[in-house]
Amino acid sequence: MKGTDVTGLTVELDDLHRHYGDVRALDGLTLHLEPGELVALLGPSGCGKTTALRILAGLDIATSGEVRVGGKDLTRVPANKRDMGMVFQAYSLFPHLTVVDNVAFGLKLRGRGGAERRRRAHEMLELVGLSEHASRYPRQLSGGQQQRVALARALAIEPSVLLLDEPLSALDAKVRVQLRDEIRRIQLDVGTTTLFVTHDQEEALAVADRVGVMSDGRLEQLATPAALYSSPATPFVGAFVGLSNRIPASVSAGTATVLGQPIPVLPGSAADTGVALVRPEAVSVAASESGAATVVAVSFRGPVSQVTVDIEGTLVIAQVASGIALALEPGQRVSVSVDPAPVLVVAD
Ligand SMILES: Nc1ncnc2c1ncn2[C@@H]1O[C@H](COP(=O)(O)OP(=O)(O)OP(=O)(O)O)[C@@H](O)[C@H]1O
Repeated sequence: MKGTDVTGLTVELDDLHRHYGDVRALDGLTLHLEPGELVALLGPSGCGKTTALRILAGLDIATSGEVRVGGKDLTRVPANKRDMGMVFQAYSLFPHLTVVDNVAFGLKLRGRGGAERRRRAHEMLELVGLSEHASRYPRQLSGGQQQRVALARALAIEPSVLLLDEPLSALDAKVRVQLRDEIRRIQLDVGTTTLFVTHDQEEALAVADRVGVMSDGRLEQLATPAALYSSPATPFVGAFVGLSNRIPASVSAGTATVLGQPIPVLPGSAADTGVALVRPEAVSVAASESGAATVVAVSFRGPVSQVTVDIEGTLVIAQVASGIALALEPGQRVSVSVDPAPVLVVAD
């Protein structure tokens, strides 16, 4: 079922600053979302993600900078005139209203008639798979179901933008993954431009068209999950997204020498020596009497396992097929090689 006929609008945050006394919560944040796009804003605690979302929502006002949606300047437009749907971490449903009345609430505020409200609310409940729970109260639902109601309520008003602030944080791991995938399915279905704030990288990479990584109130990189992972633009992104080994490297003419192997470097790399950020899955190990490395530990992780090796004092983690990993033992000599995919080399 198609939830609405909304065609997504562009969202533009331009050079946003937000100062709280000496704290620069936002320090020149520029972020543009394409129509219908889901962008996840990812970053460590305190980097300014929530501040950015609140300013887009109109719940906070930027010290300077501009907010535009569909090309229209909303910088000074109050929150209740911005037409945005929001879902927060805490289930913010009205406890004394049934599920269907919760979903219809925003439509009532907008003066829609009873029949239209009911039709639309039931449509939204169908979209999130909760039709059969329409007459329950929030306390009679699980946490995951309550967040689905919150999502249905946010979408019922056909918002121009959907804002999700850590909507899955309060849920247990399994429900998180289910609801994450469901949010994405529904977002693709309704086509609403969406900003999804999270501190969970796996969540951001799994759900978004593009991920914006923030640090200290600024955007470090905005890229597709695959590009972010394979081509981090800054040392911060390289270290923050995914697990990376730090292997000493020397750089010359765009090529790094890592464990004796030539590997192309990504733009933004250090010019001479530093450490290469190498993904565990780019490292291979093979049993070899004459190998330069020693196995330190083997850790079973399902179909692929982790092997930690010591190469002349540097500990390196390799992610390898469990069939290979489980044949290795601590103390065993191994040879190590690195996949020649480009790496970022950062200052040590
Ligand atoms: N109302 C406020 N008054 C003073 N400082 C604030 C206020 N709101 C946010 N800050 C500060 O601004 C910075 C950014 O906060 P923000 O909540 O946007 O970060 P965040 O990335 O969402 O973090 P988290 O993941 O922990 O929620 C932090 O240093 C925070 O302490």
